[in-house]
Amino acid sequence: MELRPDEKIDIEALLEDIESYRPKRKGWTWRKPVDQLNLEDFTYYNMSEGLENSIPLPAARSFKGIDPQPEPVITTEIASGRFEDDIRRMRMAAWHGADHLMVIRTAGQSHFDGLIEGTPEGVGGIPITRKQLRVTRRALDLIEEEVGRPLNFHSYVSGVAGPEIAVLFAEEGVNGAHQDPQYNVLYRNVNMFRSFVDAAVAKKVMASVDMLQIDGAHNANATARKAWNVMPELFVQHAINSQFSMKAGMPKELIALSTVPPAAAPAPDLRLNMPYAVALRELFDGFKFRAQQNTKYMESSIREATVTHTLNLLISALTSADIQSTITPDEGRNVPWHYNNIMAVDTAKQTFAALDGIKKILNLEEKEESRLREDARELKERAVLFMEEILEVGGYFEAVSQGFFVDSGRYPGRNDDGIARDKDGGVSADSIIPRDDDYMAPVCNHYGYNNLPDGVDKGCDLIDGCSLEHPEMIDFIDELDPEDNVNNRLEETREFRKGSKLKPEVEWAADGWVNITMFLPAEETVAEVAALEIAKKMGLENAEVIHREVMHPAEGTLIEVKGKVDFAVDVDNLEIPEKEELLPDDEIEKYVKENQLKIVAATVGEDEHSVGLREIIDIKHGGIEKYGFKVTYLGTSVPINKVVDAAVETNADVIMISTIITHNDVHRQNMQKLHDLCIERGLRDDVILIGGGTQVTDDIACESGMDAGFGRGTHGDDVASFIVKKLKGEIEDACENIEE
Ligand SMILES: Cc1ncc(COP(=O)(O)O)c(/C=N\CC[C@H](N)C(=O)O)c1O
Repeated sequence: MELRPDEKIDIEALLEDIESYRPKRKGWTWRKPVDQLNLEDFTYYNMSEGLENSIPLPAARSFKGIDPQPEPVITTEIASGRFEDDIRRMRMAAWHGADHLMVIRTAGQSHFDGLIEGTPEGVGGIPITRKQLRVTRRALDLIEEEVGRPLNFHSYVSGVAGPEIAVLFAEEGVNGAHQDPQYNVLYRNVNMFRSFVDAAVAKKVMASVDMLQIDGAHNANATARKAWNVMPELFVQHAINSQFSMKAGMPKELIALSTVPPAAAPAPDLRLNMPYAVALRELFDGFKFRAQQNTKYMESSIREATVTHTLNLLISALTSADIQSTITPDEGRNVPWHYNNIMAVDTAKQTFAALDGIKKILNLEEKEESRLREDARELKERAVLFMEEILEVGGYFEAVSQGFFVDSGRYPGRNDDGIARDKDGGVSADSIIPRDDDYMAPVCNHYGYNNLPDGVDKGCDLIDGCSLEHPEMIDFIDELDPEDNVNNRLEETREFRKGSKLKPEVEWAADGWVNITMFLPAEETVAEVAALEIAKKMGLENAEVIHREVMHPAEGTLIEVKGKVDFAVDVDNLEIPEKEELLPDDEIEKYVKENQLKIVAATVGEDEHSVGLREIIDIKHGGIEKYGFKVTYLGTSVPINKVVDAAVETNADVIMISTIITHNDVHRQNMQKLHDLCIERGLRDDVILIGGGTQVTDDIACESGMDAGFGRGTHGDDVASFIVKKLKGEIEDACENIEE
């Protein structure tokens, strides 16, 4: 099976014969850095190898479409609850530059003391099951071929089924996972002894297939009342999980510390966080760093979340990040919608490109006496004191039971509001059974006591290899629930996925959700109610305000409302315009030179914008001069009659006017005036009239008497190809199909 960029991924095909699918490889892949990358006019210093297929940033249009790929692995987190829709989102994210696809688990899976089978729909995340992992990894095999870069698939091993999930991930080729026993203890109230015993077993299995591990320290930052006070503790949490992981057999280079800023604006984020970020990387030299913005400060403002994300990326660029997680900007208002995943991936790619080589111009090797150095040192000192006190009271478990962790005090200060856990309490308390003397498990990579016969160092040698070497030993269980399974869901959405029906969606195929933004000149509560009424009148169902922002207490409020449409459009009933095929450059050039074509060009009216028209004309931007057109450029704010005079004097074949300002439809008026004046002066039939501008479309230009219009995103070759086709009579009159 191979993906084609012009075809949707076929979920049914991915499901075929899934029981015999085997992962292509196991373990984590890093990007391939490129020392000095030359792309068109620029040199980059912190980039990695490019992609075969990708979608560059919108502004790449001005830079010949370059799409530099930053060195750090870029993560997108997905939580749709339906793996068949997660897959489509992953493909979009991969094209935009994500190479780490992390799926959030269905609510509460941390407390499932066993594996889930089949493909039930999840709540706030996906039920992690063998079938879901297998189909997703199979899809990622195809998507990585399509984009030309390996993709890391990731989820979580934490929770009471940690060891089972670790083995499942190892068998199914999952490439990365969160595993941190402290997470179980502090945030899922799993018994602390069970958590650490399970973690040792899970980590050893993860290490055996080179799975990358992310720890859970960021959760303290998202939980603590005053996260900027828990920075010393974070060092301690990282140290506990990192050392424990190494003791369980994990190599340093696959242990990623999850580092998240403790604050965000309006707090002085970077001044608080830079010392911590610098100190962390000094203390844990040799480990990997997974940077992420703090989800705690995500409100419903997409703008605000994006700026916070950008500032987090600035810290990554100024210090270092091996993996850069991208929190979707809508994390604060709904379970992330797929296009917001893509926005977040673009934010990371954009910011890293903009900051490329920043360390070459900003020397962060701060002077000894700098504030940054002092603060960094103080944080380390507080962390060491914290660690010493843990030892003093009798070790980690005792410290947890005394509520040492996630206390909002600035250590050694304490507010006694930490998360305390009873040693003998929590989920799965008293569930550890010591291994008997004759305990023997015939499996490889098993942590701890295993009474293997002399001379046997690998348990599974006794049975000629276990499921990690012989996947055919795996008992693949397909669907268990006759109702809640992917086949039923695919049936419901078939006409939208494979038929001609089209419906808006935000996370699931044909979910029907749309989002409308409106400004209402009313105070907040009135605006909210009015917005819902407007949505209702527009026929939106389940309308809900998902964002409101006061512009002024009395003058007005910005409201975003999501709502469902209960209809679909049928693509077969739509008039889809043919995509204009451009003539080959040499054909254009030959015709232009043979006919010595002349053009008069100007930005007209009271308009001083010249860049767009210059881009269409100048050779430097790939403009039409490169084809040999003789262009008389009249400049900006040129009156229409002057343009026509020049066309007459030069016996021009084409007049091109640029008209950017659209206030009171002045762009339409300018084009209409040009048309009318050419008729008046008797040259309308001998000259091609072209209107251009950011808001000019072909339709608008035609309605205003032009022969064609070129708006945002068009280039010199579009214009040159049109002119030659028109003169060759290969275009039936472009404007004929515009009803008058
Ligand atoms: C160490 C660890 N294990 C499991 C889970 C989640 O697992 P359940 O929700 O099933 O308990 C988390 C939570 N954070 C991960 C998302 C975050 N946005 C991230 O990128 O880190 C975790 O930190």
